[in-house]
Amino acid sequence: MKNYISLSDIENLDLAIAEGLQLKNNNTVANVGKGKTLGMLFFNPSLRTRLSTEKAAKLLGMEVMVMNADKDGWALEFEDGAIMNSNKAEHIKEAAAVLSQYCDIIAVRAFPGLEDKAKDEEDLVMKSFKKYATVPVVNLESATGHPLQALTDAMTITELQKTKKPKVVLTWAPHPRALPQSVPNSFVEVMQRMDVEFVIANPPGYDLNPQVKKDTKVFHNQDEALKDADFVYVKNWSSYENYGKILSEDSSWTFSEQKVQLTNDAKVMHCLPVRRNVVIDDAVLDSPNSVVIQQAGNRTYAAQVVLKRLLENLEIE
Ligand SMILES: NCCC[C@H](NC(=O)CCC(=O)O)C(=O)O
Ligand SMILES: NC(=O)OP(=O)(O)O
Repeated sequence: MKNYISLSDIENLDLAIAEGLQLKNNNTVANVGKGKTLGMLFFNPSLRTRLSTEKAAKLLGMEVMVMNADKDGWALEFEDGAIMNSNKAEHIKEAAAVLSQYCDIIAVRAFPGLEDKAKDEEDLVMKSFKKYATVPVVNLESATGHPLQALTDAMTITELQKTKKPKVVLTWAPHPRALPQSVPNSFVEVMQRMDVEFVIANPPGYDLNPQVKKDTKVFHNQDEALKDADFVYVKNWSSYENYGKILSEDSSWTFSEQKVQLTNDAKVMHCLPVRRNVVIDDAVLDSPNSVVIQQAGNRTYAAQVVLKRLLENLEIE
């Protein structure tokens, strides 16, 4: 693997899932990262991604440097040919080239602005790092995807599934802020590659990018979609059609105990952080149906799989 920008960078998903679960269960500490440095740049807040990726890197023997790029770094210019006479002090061309001398792998988190659809879809920050860095780049959640989360989610479903082909529902839930489509996009991508019965539930106006959704069935009636579900992934996202807008805060979509009753005693997933009693009720999050803590625990092993593959590829070169 040369970069981990999107889920499509993993060719054999089953193998990656199996490797992640093996790392978890065997507690194997490889030394493939000895003498290598991971640099992580955060343009947005993080708890899990930051700490689980740091832990994964250290388990592989790597050194880790972390920077809150939005607060501590120079404001970066990403536009080619920009006349930099305003507030941006440094161009990505220099920043990425310089970082590539300090780091063997660069990992970046950069959320979408949710104002300009075309601009967000370009995924300019991630693409620019990939273009100008001379070392592998890892996506820690970008404008369009969160592939480390998706690999984690696939691992979590695999380790918990009781049937060969479980039913998985991705359901929208209300939220007071406009959130990215990155997490649902990557979850849809990974479910489309797994042997599961997968459907999406969201209110009208919240259908995801048709290029991501493809032929996945979408229900505008949540209760109908939840029938017989073995896994329910709850997540808010802002509208794609009416880009970045909040069209509904309908609390009848909040994931409640009554909603669990409609399922096949489903395991309830969320990438976290979760707004209690807005997105998912306390009664669900504090019940045995919730697997959100186990899911977050798996982030370390998903990151380990990805970093290990990038390091092994560096060794071959
Ligand atoms: N990395 C996991 C989720 C990150 C982000 N959530 C948030 O920004 C929630 C913040 C809040 O609840 O105010 C998202 O949905 O993409
Ligand atoms: N799930 C996730 O990416 O969490 P953080 O935003 O805390 O990293």
